[in-house]
Amino acid sequence: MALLLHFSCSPPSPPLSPLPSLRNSPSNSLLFTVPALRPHRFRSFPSLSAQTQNRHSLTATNASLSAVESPVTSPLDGHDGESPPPKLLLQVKDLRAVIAESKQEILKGVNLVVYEGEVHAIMGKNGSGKSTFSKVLVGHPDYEVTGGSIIFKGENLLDMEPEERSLAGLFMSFQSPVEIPGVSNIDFLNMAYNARRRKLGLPELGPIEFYGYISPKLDLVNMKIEFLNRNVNEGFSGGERKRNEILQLAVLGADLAILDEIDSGLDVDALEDVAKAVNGLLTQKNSVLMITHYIRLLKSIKPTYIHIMEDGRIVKTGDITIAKILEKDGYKAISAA
Ligand SMILES: Nc1ncnc2c1ncn2[C@@H]1O[C@H](COP(=O)(O)OP(=O)(O)OP(=O)(O)O)[C@@H](O)[C@H]1O
Repeated sequence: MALLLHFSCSPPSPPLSPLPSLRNSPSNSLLFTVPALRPHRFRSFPSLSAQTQNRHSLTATNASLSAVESPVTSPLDGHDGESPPPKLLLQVKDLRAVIAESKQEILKGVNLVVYEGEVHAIMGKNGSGKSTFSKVLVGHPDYEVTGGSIIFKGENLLDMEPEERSLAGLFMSFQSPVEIPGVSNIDFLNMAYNARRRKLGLPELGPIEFYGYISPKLDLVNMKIEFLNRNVNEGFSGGERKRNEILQLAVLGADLAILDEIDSGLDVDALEDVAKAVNGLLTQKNSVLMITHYIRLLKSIKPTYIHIMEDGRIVKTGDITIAKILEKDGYKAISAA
């Protein structure tokens, strides 16, 4: 479950320190999730080949683009018939969005279906609209939705404020995680976690209890304990910021984690740590939507589907083969395929 904190208008309650405005944040807001407070059921993903063998036929999802093909994902895809079939988590239909200020259209009819337990990767040339899509999902104020629909867990996401989307289970790790000068990581996470607990009518965790809760999660992302006392992302290296994002995800949990270029700026070891942490958080009940330019991440966090975004639309969907073609021959090969 998730929460959007508007620091400029929602000061934390004592004893947490007052929050100054965010640095590097276009909206003075930071989205993150609060845990669903239920035990995670760890799972391993079925092999990609097994999943792809079971795919339903490809169906055009945008009548105006004859080349556009996207699989109609089914809750029975790859299903063993014994456990209950996965539920539909996110359904995006013909989503259109403009930049709020200029009214320039960026998303021109995005279609996407995500079931519980799936990992979706979105790739695409710079400027194709990947980050915009993820920000529109979480209700970023820089964008206005001008058409289409987003259903998340059976509810109309577009009717929800960013905070509500967050509480409904969306987490977003931004491409450039923001700094929060003057606020320690542990206070920040404690506050976010408690906000969720308050919402659920649960007692808040005090600093000592919260420390006990968060400590094991540091191991998951291979972060030193000192990072808890440092101000959020202040002076963090690019890789440390990315690890910190995943720490937030580990602490707060999510039904759908949107990870925007979580691999950028990571060294080989850090990439493995982050991928391992994300894999460790995946269950049959939650899903990941990740944006990446590189196959190396997809080798570690194995996607159920890879989508290619072009000029504000998903124009192709497939398996890891797409990323391999891309790596070898670039986007021209994908467009022609
Ligand atoms: N707030 C904004 N103001 C002005 N232009 C914007 C804004 N948001 C997005 N754009 C423009 O919309 C287009 C899509 O941007 P977006 O960040 O979604 O692309 P992307 O596919 O994520 O690119 P990259 O791979 O480089 O991260 C770009 O041309 C970008 O300049």
